[in-house]
Amino acid sequence: MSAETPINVVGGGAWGTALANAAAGAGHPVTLWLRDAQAAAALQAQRENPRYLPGVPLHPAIRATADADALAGARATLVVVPAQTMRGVLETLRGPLASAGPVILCAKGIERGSDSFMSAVAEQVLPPGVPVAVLSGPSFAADVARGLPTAVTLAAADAGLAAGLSALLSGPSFRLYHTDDVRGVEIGGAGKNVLAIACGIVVGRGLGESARAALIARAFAELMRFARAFGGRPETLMGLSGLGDLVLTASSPQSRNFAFGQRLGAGASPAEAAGGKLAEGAFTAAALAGLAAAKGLEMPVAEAVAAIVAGSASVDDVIAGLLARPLRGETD
Ligand SMILES: NC(=O)C1=CN([C@@H]2O[C@H](COP(=O)(O)OP(=O)(O)OC[C@H]3O[C@@H](n4cnc5c(N)ncnc54)[C@H](O)[C@@H]3O)[C@@H](O)[C@H]2O)C=CC1
Ligand SMILES: O=C(CO)COP(=O)(O)O
Repeated sequence: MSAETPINVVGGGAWGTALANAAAGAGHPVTLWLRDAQAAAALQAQRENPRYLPGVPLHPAIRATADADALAGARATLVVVPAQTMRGVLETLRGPLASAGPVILCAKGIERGSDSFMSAVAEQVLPPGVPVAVLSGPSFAADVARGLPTAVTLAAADAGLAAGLSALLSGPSFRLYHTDDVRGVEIGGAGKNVLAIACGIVVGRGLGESARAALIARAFAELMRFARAFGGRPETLMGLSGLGDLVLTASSPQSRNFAFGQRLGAGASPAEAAGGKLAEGAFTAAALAGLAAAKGLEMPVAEAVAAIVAGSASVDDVIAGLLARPLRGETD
């Protein structure tokens, strides 16, 4: 396969555009696929994505298109759409993705209804034999798109594939570490969004920085319990895609999940708090809490977020409930 063989990016939102810039910066021609032909033509002509990444020039090596056939024959395909749309997008593109290299899933979430992780969705939908990988870690699209230093994790069941894809996509300031712990990486990415909403609520309610730090630590303990029960390795959760991303997302109003929580904490309803922006944790909260409950795992923070988002509990009731929980050993 020649250096001229493109990398595909499916999805022209903030993260898709940023990853297209990163892949182009790593020296590859990039085909950036959008579902909407007008949006693809505008991006191709304007060389900027003003809705999702204003002020960031599109790398000259990126070609934006809505032609699904243009995806065939690529070296690898990054799929960068919201988790709840992943199944539909993969179904639509199933034909060209049969010959578009390994499929790298970049969404952070669990599918509602089926309670499936993204790799399980992909394995159900993609043609047999298409390798699946997952990319996740602490990385704001705006930082990556501007070429600021960022490190993320790429996971594939085949360790050689994970190492190869990491080398392929790493660039001067975008570093990919690799692992074969796909489930561990998926749990970190999906779970941190839910827990970051909780941290936003605490800050939005004016409970202070000490409360936020306590919540990050207790939320991380929940995530570790979940990972142990669902086949993720603790050391993966301690890394970039777990603790690294939880700390980033729970500390910055730049995070849509944190900002969503902050608005909930300040008194907005879930619909008002979303404000038209994607907060993946709002969709994943119920699935995360439901999966945990089915195994008898305690995840009080995730349950609290699920209840607030569903409108079945108020912020104040949830906070009172969390503070009234029985004291226990810290590592029990
Ligand atoms: N923005 C960020 O900094 C990061 C985002 N992510 C993850 O990447 C995923 C995507 O997030 P963003 O790009 O930020 O969201 P976004 O809201 O900026 O963009 C979503 C894009 O997906 C497209 N889309 C929605 N439904 C679609 C469908 N059915 N078919 C085709 N395209 C569809 C939208 O048109 C839009 O272009 C999420 O799971 C998010 O958690 C991960 C790391 C960083
Ligand atoms: O995943 C992200 C950073 O790693 C982006 O976070 P938000 O989706 O909360 O903006």
